Amino acid sequence: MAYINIDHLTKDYGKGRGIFDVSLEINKGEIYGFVGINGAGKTTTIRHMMGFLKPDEGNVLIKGIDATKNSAEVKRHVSYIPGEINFPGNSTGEVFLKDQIYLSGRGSWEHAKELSSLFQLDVTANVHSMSKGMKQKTAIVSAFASDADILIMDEPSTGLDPLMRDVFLDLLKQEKEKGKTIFMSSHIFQEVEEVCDRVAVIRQGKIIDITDMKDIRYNKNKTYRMEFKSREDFERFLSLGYQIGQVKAEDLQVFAQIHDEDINRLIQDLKSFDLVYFKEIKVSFENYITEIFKGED
Ligand SMILES: Nc1ncnc2c1ncn2[C@@H]1O[C@H](COP(=O)(O)OP(=O)(O)OP(=O)(O)O)[C@@H](O)[C@H]1O
Repeated sequence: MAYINIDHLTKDYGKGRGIFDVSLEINKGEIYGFVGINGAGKTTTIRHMMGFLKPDEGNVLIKGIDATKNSAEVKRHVSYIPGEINFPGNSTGEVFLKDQIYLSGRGSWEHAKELSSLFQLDVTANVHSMSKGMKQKTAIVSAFASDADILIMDEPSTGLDPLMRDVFLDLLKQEKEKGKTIFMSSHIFQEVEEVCDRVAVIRQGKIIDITDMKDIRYNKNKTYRMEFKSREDFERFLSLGYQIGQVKAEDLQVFAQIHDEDINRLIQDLKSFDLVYFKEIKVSFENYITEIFKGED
């Protein structure tokens, strides 16, 4: 059985808003990305995972525990970063972090201090006077310091600058190495591509795609772009029978789709051509998602 099991989850807010028949299985040790545009249903799904919302239909099991019926029990295993951070009380970051460690019964202040210095977070500041980025860092430090088995995070890198985002992504990779299970929503495709093992795409409350990132990272069907010096070479190449994606005849350019098994043949053939350039076109997760959305329109 999966570590986290979202089974036919539905919350209907009317007028087509909400989430509908959402089913996902997240395995232990995975970093699982959850992607969708604004209003797609990410936060609604995540709130059900934390037991904050009661579904109209379906359920969420976290390590076999029903998230709605046993929300308190689920929280013993999960650290959570909400999409909108509102700290209770009027304390410093340090007091807040110590309280969270005490309340969760997990983790240590030593670890929280290490993480704070990693994120260059001033924990002496009052949580209410913190900037958006500082609040986000405090929530991240709190979630990671409490050393839970499972991390559920709603757009956790929001408000972080690019340098801090890299620090955060490195931390995610380290946590995965330790065997943690991570579920995170995001609308930043590059970060999803960098860290996630699998990604689910939600649109208008429905799951429209689940991708194993290995299929994108190690795709054996590659696209190569090349430009020929002469029209004669350009036309001779087109007659060789390769699978051609796109052709820009006026620029003497060809996009050929070549399986890894055929790369030697291609290189042999190209020896008899005069090329301006030859390069591989990388397929990014962003391109992949764009194609999926096009298909849904
Ligand atoms: N309490 C509510 N009452 C009515 N509609 C709601 C409620 N909460 C969410 N919705 C609607 O459900 C849909 C999904 O919202 P949700 O907040 O889950 O999307 P999201 O993917 O997290 O968006 P964002 O990226 O903007 O945070 C939206 O159309 C939203 O307006």
